[in-house]
Amino acid sequence: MNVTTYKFYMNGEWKESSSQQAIEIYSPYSLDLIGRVQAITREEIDEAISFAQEAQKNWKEVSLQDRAQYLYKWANELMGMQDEIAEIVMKEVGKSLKDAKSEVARTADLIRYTVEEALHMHGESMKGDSFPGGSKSKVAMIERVPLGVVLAIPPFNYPVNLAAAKLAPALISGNAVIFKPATQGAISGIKMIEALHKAGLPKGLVNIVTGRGAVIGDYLVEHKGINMISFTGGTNTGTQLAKKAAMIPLVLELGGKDPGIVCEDADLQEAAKQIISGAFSYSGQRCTAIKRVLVHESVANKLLKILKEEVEKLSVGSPEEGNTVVPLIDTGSADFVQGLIGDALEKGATLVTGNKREDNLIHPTLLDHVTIDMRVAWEEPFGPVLPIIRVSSDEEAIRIANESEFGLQASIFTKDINRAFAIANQIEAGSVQINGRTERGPDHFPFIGVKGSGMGAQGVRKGLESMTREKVTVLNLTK
Ligand SMILES: NC(=O)c1ccc[n+]([C@@H]2O[C@H](COP(=O)([O-])OP(=O)(O)OC[C@H]3O[C@@H](n4cnc5c(N)ncnc54)[C@H](O)[C@@H]3O)[C@@H](O)[C@H]2O)c1
Repeated sequence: MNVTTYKFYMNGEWKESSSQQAIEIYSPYSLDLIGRVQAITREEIDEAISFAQEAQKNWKEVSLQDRAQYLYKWANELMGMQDEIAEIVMKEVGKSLKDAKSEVARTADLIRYTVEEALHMHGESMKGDSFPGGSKSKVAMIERVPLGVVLAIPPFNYPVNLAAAKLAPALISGNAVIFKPATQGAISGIKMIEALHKAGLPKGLVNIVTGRGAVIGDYLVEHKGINMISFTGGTNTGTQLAKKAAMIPLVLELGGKDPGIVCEDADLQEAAKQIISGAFSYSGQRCTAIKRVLVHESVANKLLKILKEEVEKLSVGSPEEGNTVVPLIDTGSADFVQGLIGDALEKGATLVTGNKREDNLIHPTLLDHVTIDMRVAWEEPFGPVLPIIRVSSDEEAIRIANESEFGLQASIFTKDINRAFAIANQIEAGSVQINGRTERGPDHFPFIGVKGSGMGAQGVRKGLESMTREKVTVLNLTK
């Protein structure tokens, strides 16, 4: 089979690295070599950042309407390449073709919405006399200005959408971008930049730097030419990054251990449906997957029965056949999930269904009677295993929910809206879903991780705000 070695993109051109080295990318499910990407050098990173700095000087002067046109073209080009990109996403990160296609469409929608939001954002003005001793003759004009060069680091699981969620707000608000895709996801990222190249974006504004995060990551993060970092990925990587970054704004969207809290008055059928799709779609490789269920013991058996039936209906196998539960991204991840299951079973959890493995494919696994001494009660599996923890009160559910190092989202299932709010008010998480699964979308809602789940916010408007700063110009009138 002919395997392509993809070039990296710098100053509007596709280039081979002077390192003469490439990183091999293997499909997580067929285990075939599907392509190679350049392992670029530190000198090339320096060059890419200088090109970005140079290009940004002109770009920030371009009118918002003109910037918008490039981004609209990008969204159109992406849709023109939808099938081609989706095919790569499927092969590279093992997502079903249907989900990969909808990721591309969702990305085009996100780019357009981001542009429209930016077009309708306005600054403000203030008069001095509202502060004691101030005067009407002082008028402050407050506008948002770009930060400079944004370093965009997305994770593997939504290689197109989570990259564009950084690139689009950065570009429309006048920044340049250094885009470091996840290694597994780099070809998808390159394809996405091909669409941007076709849209005619001025050269130098977006440069894609490929290489192992562990090798070039620190160099990028500590680079003096970077003015802001938008990172989505694991809590360990994000925490290390935050320690290394210089005094620049950071947005970190990290891991989660989202609980699904099921009260005894919940519609169990509906709750089970939401929990199953929340926990197992794309094999649980979603930051907002439901990663533990905290169920009132009086309805636990009933819920378990429905969950078991639903889990056993899930389709399992290759993403090429459109299955829901697919092989995990790599062997290390599958070993990790297997380790969490093994630890729970050793400590007395009950296996309801699952715990079968073929290479990177782990069958959907439901564990009952999970207790707080088990690793799976606290650690993020990023795989298809769902622990059920039985609780005796709302207070106990809240306590276990909050004892987690994470605080991304939580779901509460109950028919009593007052009770839902009483629980939601005490949950330490960025968002709480009442009677629905935990999820990132719709993309214009603010998306926030607290505690180990992150810092700062995404979501269309929040993304734009995070990539700009306020600048105040004060007019001192003489009359
Ligand atoms: N909260 C969110 O919005 C969100 C969304 C999706 C995924 N995630 C989280 O992402 C994780 C899974 O993704 P992953 O396995 O790609 O995460 P990861 O932390 O392994 O990698 C994320 C990115 O960081 C890069 N990287 C690695 N080392 C680096 C370093 N030293 N410096 C700079 N960059 C470095 C990687 O190449 C990749 O691009 C899960 O924990 C998941 O919860 C969070």
